[in-house]
Amino acid sequence: MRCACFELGTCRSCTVLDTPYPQQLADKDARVRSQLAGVVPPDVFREIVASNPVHFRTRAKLAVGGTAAHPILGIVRPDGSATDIRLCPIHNRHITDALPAIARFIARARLTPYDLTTRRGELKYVHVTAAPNGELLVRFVLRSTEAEARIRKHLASLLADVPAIRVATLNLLPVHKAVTEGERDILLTDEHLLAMPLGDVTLHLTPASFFQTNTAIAQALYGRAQELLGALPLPTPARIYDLYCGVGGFALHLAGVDRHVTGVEISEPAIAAAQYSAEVNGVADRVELIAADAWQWLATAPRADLVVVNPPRRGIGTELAGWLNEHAPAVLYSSCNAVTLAKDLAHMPNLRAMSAQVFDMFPHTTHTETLVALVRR
Ligand SMILES: C[S@@+](CC[C@H](N)C(=O)[O-])C[C@H]1O[C@@H](n2cnc3c(N)ncnc32)[C@H](O)[C@@H]1O
Repeated sequence: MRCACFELGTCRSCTVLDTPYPQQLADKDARVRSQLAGVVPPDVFREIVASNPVHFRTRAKLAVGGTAAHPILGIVRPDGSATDIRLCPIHNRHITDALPAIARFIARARLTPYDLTTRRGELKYVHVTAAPNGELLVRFVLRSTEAEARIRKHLASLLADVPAIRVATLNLLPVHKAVTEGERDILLTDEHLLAMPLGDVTLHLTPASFFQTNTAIAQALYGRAQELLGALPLPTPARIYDLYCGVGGFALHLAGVDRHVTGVEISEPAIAAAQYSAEVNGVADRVELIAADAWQWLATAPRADLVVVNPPRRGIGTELAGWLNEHAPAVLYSSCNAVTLAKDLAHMPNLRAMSAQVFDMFPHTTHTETLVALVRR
């Protein structure tokens, strides 16, 4: 894949872009196998799942530089210099198509980009998330509500320019900090959820909820988890826990007539979105969703037949790994960090990996997603 910003050295986010994609896949697969050596036998690995190497990225988080009249959308460095990545070839095409209209809206509403050096200005980031059907969720991350009236005044023109926008928010980030969003979103549209149709299951995103950055690969991951159900020693009916469930990706794909799933997630809005999806998908009687810390909830929960864990990069930690080692008949562990995955699996000696597979959620980088299925020895 050719990228002008990479060739000019103005964007290096795709750290291994100069390695041909087939070689990237081979390198990734080999690295994960070596990171998991000792906890996952080499013969249980399946072939790595490749991504489309272009247009795969579901969510763009663009820093805003330049001026209100001529905004730069992309990368802003501490000295204030900026690179526009509007034509970034990894963004979903619906995102790329919407960015010129979003830039015009910034000019029309006079949203002055935040200046990192003088700490003046308002607009810090624009986040755009695309659903597979092209519908969009847009967040304007601003320092304060100073521009709210102007945003509301001109919003109709943005929605007319980009009718695919379903949800728009003003996210407040008052502090000068190296984060890309604040805690509060002020809703600008009637809709507050973006529907994400993934084959037979439709998930819903809130402005702040986590979602995998590569929707096609997320769908492949949930599909593989469904397939693995057939290979696991599950009773009928089966009780499944989906810990760190986010907006319910695994939970909704694994629920079935004889499979009751409890999803546990720390974010209340994500749980509310998952609950809504359970109702829309007609599985609310088979899915229970709980906003809680995964470990605190699990410590007092009854036994389950299968536990799915999909934690943040830090992994599940020794207590939860110890609980799974003692009590879980089967585990599906989906991890975006093979280092913490290896550590956690080392605390689960009573469980044996029967299948492992790397999913290329993050092409052109060294990041990986790995799904491991474990059963009792
Ligand atoms: C890698 S994401 C997985 C989301 C989901 N399984 C999916 O497929 O999209 C990790 C999730 O863990 C949640 N989380 C972080 N700490 C948590 C905790 N202590 N207990 C429960 N959930 C937590 C995050 O809010 C995030 O939604």
